[in-house]
Amino acid sequence: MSTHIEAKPGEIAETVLMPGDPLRAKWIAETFLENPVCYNRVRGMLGYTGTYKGKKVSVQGSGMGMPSAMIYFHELINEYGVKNIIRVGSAGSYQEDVKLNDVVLAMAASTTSGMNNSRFINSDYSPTADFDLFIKAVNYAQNNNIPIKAGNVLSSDEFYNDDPEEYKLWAQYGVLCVEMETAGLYTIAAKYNIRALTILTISDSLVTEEKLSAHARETTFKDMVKIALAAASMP
Ligand SMILES: O=P(O)(O)O[C@H]1O[C@H](CO)[C@@H](O)[C@H]1O
Ligand SMILES: O=c1cc[nH]c(=O)[nH]1
Repeated sequence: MSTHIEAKPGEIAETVLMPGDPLRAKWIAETFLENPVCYNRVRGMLGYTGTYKGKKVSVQGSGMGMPSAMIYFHELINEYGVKNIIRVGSAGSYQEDVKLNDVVLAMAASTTSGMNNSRFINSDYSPTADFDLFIKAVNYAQNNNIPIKAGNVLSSDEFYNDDPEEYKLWAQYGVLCVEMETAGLYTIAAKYNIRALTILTISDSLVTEEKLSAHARETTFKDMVKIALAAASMP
């Protein structure tokens, strides 16, 4: 048992899918895993372990934003021996051709967070995806005709921004979409030498101002989950 997770040793798999939303974790476990068992209810941040095609896999909510998610990443890695984390999140599109429900693989994560400023003084660290997980995800998507986009994403500290035009600068430099955890995930994964990948589904568009319902964010991102489970279970 760690401070924020009540699982016993051995109850969490080496590979964990991580949505921010704990109810998306419940939906993923109950929809895609065989024999899912809930191992965490502390703070309502649900976590489950089951099997997928015979392989033990866990799904754990991380909460919203880096301060919350980093707690779960840290405890999973350091107290439960987790080796692969695949974030399965929602995101807001910054580009006209990145549309609602599109799947985006985060090759790298820019950030507005000061998280790394105290680690890399006067320098900028570039948090990047694990190449092996990334290739597995791309191969599965291509072999199963699931359209994907891949590139730089922004991990922001704010969901609501004072300036609705601010995204245009990031967009001009090719950033595909915004979410709130990946820069932290890729950084801590590098620090502890584990593998990490973020797969996102577009739930909002900063360009068109369209958005999906809360219910859709919880229970409809099937392509993203299939890609994540394929990457998780490939040898
Ligand atoms: O859908 P999740 O995984 O929570 O991800 C995105 O959604 C939340 C904001 O609504 C933030 O956590 C952001 O990163
Ligand atoms: O616009 C969005 C949508 C999801 N997550 C974000 O951080 N921003």
